[in-house]
Amino acid sequence: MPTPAIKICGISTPEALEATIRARADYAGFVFFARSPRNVSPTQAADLGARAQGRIRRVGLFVDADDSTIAEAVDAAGLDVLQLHGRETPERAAQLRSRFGIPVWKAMAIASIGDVARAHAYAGAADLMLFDAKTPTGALPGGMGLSFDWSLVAHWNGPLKWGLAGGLTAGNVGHAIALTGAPLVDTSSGVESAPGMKDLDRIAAFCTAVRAA
Ligand SMILES: O=C(O)c1ccccc1N[C@@H]1O[C@H](COP(=O)(O)O)[C@@H](O)[C@H]1O
Repeated sequence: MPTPAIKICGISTPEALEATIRARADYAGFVFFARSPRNVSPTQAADLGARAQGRIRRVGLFVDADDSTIAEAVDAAGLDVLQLHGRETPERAAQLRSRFGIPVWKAMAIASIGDVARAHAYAGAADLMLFDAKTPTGALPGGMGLSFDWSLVAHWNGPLKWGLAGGLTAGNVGHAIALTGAPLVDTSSGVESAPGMKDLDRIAAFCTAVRAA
């Protein structure tokens, strides 16, 4: 099985970005969501985006954002991918892909097999489905370090590319990959010492664990 692609999300400092590039991750994620402890301003995004250009692909994470918020972030950070982590419909995903001309990843909150089935509606509208844990009502819709029952998406054979997120750490990602065959893994809390505080050693350890899986 090929090594899964790696995304480290919630990058908000140059130090964390450099550690992510050094660890040979494939994607660096920047969060554009005011309620998140990892939220970056357009100014921060511009700085991080310029440092990342040509070295790692830049993913912008949005939660039910309007077009002007996304346009400002795309321009500031030079985003390569849009990650939609709210209640965006297939129509909204397709509209954003057409407007911005870059791949769109849709996160799907999973608690049951019925949630996994909802992913099929995004075929042709999104480029990748990111399965993440469903979080409690009122909590952030992701970035909580919560896992779900990985057997629900094991060797998913759906109509679009996919990735696995939710509570992944250096300690559990090998098992997650072995069980699911995920072609992409994504982590945020699992490489932090506290919410929003990236731990450079944990970033390196996570990437090493993925390659050892
Ligand atoms: O990271 C955040 O603050 C965040 C806020 C709102 C939606 C999603 C968010 N993070 C994404 O959630 C998944 C899982 O994160 P974790 O590893 O469990 O912390 C991942 O894609 C994050 O980028």
